[in-house]
Amino acid sequence: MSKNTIIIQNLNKFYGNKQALFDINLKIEKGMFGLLGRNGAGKTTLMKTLATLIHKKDGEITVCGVAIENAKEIRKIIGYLPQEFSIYPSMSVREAMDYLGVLSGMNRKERKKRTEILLNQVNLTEHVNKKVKALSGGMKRRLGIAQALLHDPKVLIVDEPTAGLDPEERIHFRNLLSEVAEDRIVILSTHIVGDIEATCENIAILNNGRLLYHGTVDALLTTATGKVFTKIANKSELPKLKKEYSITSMLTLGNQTHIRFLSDSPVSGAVECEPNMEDAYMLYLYHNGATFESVGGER
Ligand SMILES: Nc1ncnc2c1ncn2[C@@H]1O[C@H](COP(=O)(O)OP(=O)(O)OP(=O)(O)O)[C@@H](O)[C@H]1O
Repeated sequence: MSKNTIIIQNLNKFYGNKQALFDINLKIEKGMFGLLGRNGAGKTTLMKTLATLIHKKDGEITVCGVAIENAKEIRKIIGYLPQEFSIYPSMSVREAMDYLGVLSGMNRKERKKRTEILLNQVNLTEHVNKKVKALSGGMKRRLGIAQALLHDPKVLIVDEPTAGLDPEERIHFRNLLSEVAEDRIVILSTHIVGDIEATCENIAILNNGRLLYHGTVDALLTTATGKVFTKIANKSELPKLKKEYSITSMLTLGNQTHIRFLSDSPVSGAVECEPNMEDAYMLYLYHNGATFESVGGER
């Protein structure tokens, strides 16, 4: 089992005196795994620790049966696409892939074959001769995936890949990740709830370095059942409603505002509705001590 699993036990990480991760325990299996949390929650720290780019203070991590201390072996197993991805802007797509293959110690035949397969998979075949700097944001991210998969890793880690992409490119990109996850572990870190909802069955939520939730998206949605309501409010009612409830969306039409909000108990004049992932995420944060004003969650 552990051959296809990442196991994290009692992981703590400090930057100087600042503790960034507190006693994290996680088990991650094949498929898409979503890591969700606000800015500063500790997502990048966790991913960089898995990619052996930074070192933990204590705890145990094994990636597909290999202890994290064995960085050389771990790097063969893991492909990593960092938040700020940029490579060789003046090279063409083909040259950049080939060069990275050289750095990974691949022979010429292997490099050619893998580059062809991967550029086809990420839909960049017709752009092989384009300079990296001339690619759109979405194409650059797709090239990022291709380079991270060059050595055919069992695990792909992707840190906030869809920030700044237009909706069409975002959807293409997350579909690509789902395809890649058919035969490996893909960890997707983001604070964009919609990307997780569309692609992941299992997730973890981090907040201030602590693991708040680890389980399925469905189970998280269940925790919000009976706690999400909609109401059409007059302008005069709004200040009171905003004060009393956590509002997750607002749409103003003329004098009336359609609001969606969270409440632990039924509210007179409001209609209960089915929770979405954003509601459930906000409710979970809220019940675990986070505070937020009115409309929350980034899209
Ligand atoms: N090199 C560093 N030195 C000191 N503190 C750091 C360093 N890197 C991160 N931190 C702190 O550790 C905490 C976790 O940061 P991290 O970047 O892991 O969060 P994140 O969830 O990835 O956030 P974001 O969504 O903004 O990228 C934050 O409080 C951050 O300020």
